[in-house]
Amino acid sequence: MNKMIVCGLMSGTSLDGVDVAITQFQSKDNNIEFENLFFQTYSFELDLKNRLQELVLPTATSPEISSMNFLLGEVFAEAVEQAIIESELEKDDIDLVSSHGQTIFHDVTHKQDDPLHRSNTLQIGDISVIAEKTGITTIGDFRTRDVAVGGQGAPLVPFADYTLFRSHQVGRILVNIGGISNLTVLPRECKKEDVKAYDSGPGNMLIDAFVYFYSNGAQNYDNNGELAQQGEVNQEWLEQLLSHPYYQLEPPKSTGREEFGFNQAKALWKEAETLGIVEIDRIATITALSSHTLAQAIKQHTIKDDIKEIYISGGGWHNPILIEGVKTLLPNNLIFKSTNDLGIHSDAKEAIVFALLGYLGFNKHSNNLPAATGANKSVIMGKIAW
Ligand SMILES: Nc1ncnc2c1ncn2[C@@H]1O[C@H](COP(=O)(O)OP(=O)(O)OP(=O)(O)O)[C@@H](O)[C@H]1O
Ligand SMILES: CC(=O)N[C@H]1[C@@H]2OC[C@@H](O2)[C@@H](O)[C@@H]1O[C@H](C)C(=O)O
Repeated sequence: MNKMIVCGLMSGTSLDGVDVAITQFQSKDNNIEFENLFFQTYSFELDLKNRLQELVLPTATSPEISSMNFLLGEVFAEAVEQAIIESELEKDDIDLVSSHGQTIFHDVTHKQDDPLHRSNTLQIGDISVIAEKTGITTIGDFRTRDVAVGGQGAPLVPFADYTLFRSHQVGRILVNIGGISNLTVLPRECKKEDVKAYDSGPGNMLIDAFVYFYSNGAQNYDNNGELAQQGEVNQEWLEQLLSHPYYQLEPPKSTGREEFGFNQAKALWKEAETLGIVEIDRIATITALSSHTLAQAIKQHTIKDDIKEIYISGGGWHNPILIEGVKTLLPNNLIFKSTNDLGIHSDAKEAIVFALLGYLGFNKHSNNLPAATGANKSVIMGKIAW
């Protein structure tokens, strides 16, 4: 594969904006080398964010979603243009834009009682619009191809984790704490089929919503865990929360806004009120839920897969209460760091990953990981707008 500079775009479940990474890839002796040249997050305007919050609810209408598909294409194109200016690169330097898109709906369950239902996933932010506005060939809409071969269409990051970070010396787990937390287990000297990867449960999504309720809409997240720190964890309610059936499911499994989104947060906030739990303790407890479910998932693998190193990425790395909560629940001989120590900035990781998936897809290399998604074969994910 030729050397390419790819502009990766990631807009995750937090609906906070779009991450842009400009990364150079080169493949040498079956290894892929990368150098990240630029990274920036471009926040969505509040009006847009609010509209997106409505569009991820089942009440959204097709005219609204269809229109947003085009508007988001424009927003993503502007982010690319801005990133090129700020990076001091030239447009001609960028060989490809690779966009994840905004997930609006994801339902990979089989509904036996409805013969007209299909597993489905929808990411919007039209790639034709991005290609047209930027003048750069654009690849996107990765998840659908994996779903088309019986996969869950998620998580896709484990393929990149396997490609870039598997080690001959040690077993590693890579964790991303975004809206949802997910982990990739890479046993020492693992082969593709040995990788295990799945969503452990809520990352920041429930915390963000609780902070929103607590502050009457003034705050969207718990900056540096300051609110959680002031509260006390209600152990009884935590135990109750931990009995949610999702945590007992065997992997591969994936989840999202449908199970741990704003509506669930609202119901939980009310439940805590009924139980007489003061507001600040609710934030501490919901933060502990994210820590416990992630630690529980990691602990399933430390001995079985001989794991020695844990690397964290995603916005959750900035919440020390959440992070310390995980750390204290794990054996203390584990190395526990951010992905910065692997040469990939913890905030930039997913955008770099989607740049990589685009690089591979564009060059006709398979880029899904059946062991992670449950797909029945390897495929080349991504559609291209020239
Ligand atoms: N300084 C901070 N203190 C506490 N939390 C933070 C801080 N910065 C970011 N976060 C958390 O990180 C979240 C954003 O994380 P990230 O951008 O990794 O998520 P995402 O990519 O949208 O989600 P996903 O990976 O699930 O699709 C914010 O909503 C917030 O909860
Ligand atoms: C359908 C969808 O957008 N899933 C996301 C979501 O956000 C986190 C988690 O749930 C993960 O499964 C996935 O994203 C990451 C980037 C992935 O595919 O690896």
